[in-house]
Amino acid sequence: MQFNMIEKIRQTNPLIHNITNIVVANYVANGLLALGASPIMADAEQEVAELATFTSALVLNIGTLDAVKVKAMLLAGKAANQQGVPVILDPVGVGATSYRKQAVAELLQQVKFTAIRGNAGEIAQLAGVAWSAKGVDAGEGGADIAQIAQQAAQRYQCVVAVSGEIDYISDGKQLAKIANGTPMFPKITGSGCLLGAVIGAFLALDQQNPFIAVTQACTAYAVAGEIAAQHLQATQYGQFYTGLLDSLAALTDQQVQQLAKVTLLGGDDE
Ligand SMILES: Nc1ncnc2c1ncn2[C@@H]1O[C@H](COP(=O)(O)OP(=O)(O)O)[C@@H](O)[C@H]1O
Ligand SMILES: Cc1ncsc1CCOP(=O)(O)O
Ligand SMILES: [Mg+2]
Repeated sequence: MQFNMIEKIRQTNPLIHNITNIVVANYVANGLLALGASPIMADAEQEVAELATFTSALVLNIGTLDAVKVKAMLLAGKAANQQGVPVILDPVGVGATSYRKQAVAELLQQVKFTAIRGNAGEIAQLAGVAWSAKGVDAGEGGADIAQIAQQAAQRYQCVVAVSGEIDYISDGKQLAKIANGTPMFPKITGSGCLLGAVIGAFLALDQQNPFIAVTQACTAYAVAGEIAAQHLQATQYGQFYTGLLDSLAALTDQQVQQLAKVTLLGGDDE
């Protein structure tokens, strides 16, 4: 795979609209800036549809959802669909409560998503596979994560990224396995949410081949984390939190090309 999208993101500086949670909003905005994209965080139902007329991607993250936010997400998502703006869903902690399940079901029914990004617990819930998630964290499960990604992609007709020690990306047919990353990632809050926004920035650049765009986004992000953790001790979570931003800002396509551990399976040529 040829990695060439980071330079393009820096050249075009796509504007990414995020309706996200109160825990991570600032970190996600800083992460998008570091990557070379431009964030706007906006939740008001009075403005979210208008934003779709000039933004390049929309990221809906249900981490701290409420009725007002879900209404804004539905308005924003439908407007983005009308304008041809790619929409990404981050179903944070979807298995934790019936309210989250119901809200995500409504979003999936009314909005066409280009990609869904979640950890194994979240995507297993969407795929209807048994898994023991722990709040917003992945938790434990015995099911085959590649299969979960594939099933969810087929069910929702979009690209699905399951993040974790290994990331699995599927469009229902093709499958990518990414073995990059660092165990520091789950030690800071917001690293999954920022990945959802980074996927938004990559999809803003390439809607023609969303499977490739999402695979490149997940690889670049995991490599950035790997570089950030290189000289850290295992407990330096705070350094990793800021170091990940520095690493995203300095990341090059050449670095990703050199360090990528991606396996592609399936598709037409197999
Ligand atoms: N044990 C791990 N080893 C290496 N990378 C990991 C590990 N766990 C998560 N990651 C990476 O962390 C990033 C965020 O994913 P994740 O922690 O799964 O999200 P979430 O915060 O939603 O649970 C991804 O790039 C993923 O590849
Ligand atoms: C802790 C927490 N609680 C509700 S949203 C949230 C942030 C989750 O962030 P991430 O999934 O990126 O770790
Ligand atoms: Mg996390």
